Amino acid sequence: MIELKHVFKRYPLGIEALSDVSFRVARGEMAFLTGPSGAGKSTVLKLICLLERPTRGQVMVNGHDLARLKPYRLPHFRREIGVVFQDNRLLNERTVFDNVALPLLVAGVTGDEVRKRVLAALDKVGLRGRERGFPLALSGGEQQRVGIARALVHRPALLIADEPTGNLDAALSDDIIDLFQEFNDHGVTVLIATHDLRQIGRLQARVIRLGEGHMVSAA
Ligand SMILES: Nc1ncnc2c1ncn2[C@@H]1O[C@H](COP(=O)(O)OP(=O)(O)OP(=O)(O)O)[C@@H](O)[C@H]1O
Repeated sequence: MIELKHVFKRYPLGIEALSDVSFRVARGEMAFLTGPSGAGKSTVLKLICLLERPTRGQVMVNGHDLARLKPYRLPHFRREIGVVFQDNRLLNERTVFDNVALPLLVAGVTGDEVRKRVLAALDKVGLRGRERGFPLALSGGEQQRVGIARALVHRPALLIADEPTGNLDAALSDDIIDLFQEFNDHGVTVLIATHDLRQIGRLQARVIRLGEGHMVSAA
């Protein structure tokens, strides 16, 4: 669950990126966050995964009021969220297996459990059998799917994605968004920031619109 209440964000030396933004994404829901370039979409996602903090207002994620989250709870909180980036941020000198295993190793998971979970995650994104390959030997869509497997390998309740189809053609974009839909069908809460009106039109998911840092609608 995500809830923003009257959130303002002003970057140091910057403009007001968010101004009185409020919306809610219920547990188990899938929603798109959209708006023109500079509207504040990435800023909202950064607030949700605590890469930034609001200047004012309240951000609640998975039942935590982020302003009150104790520093020692932070690693645990981050493990409850899977994050997918537009540029997927894979380590090109590591195998697909190692890339997907990384969050588990950071979380202290070891041995057979790592192997089991990595292969299960690759299976879910249709890349079982590719674990020994390297990211640069994969297509853009496949690389993005490795990024999604890495985001899901620790079984987060919430998946957030920033322009996950930004670099992909229409068919690959459909595959990626369908994959998010599938995870949502299995109970994962999903929030996708995107410009891609085609994807927004294809699915029944709710649309939260921002314009220059303001709420336009959250119907
Ligand atoms: N670290 C930062 N420091 C200063 N200003 C920032 C920073 N990050 C974002 N901004 C500004 O905040 C505003 C919102 O940016 P943000 O990246 O959230 O928009 P966006 O809707 O995700 O845009 P895009 O679709 O182009 O990625 C912009 O005016 C941007 O220049």
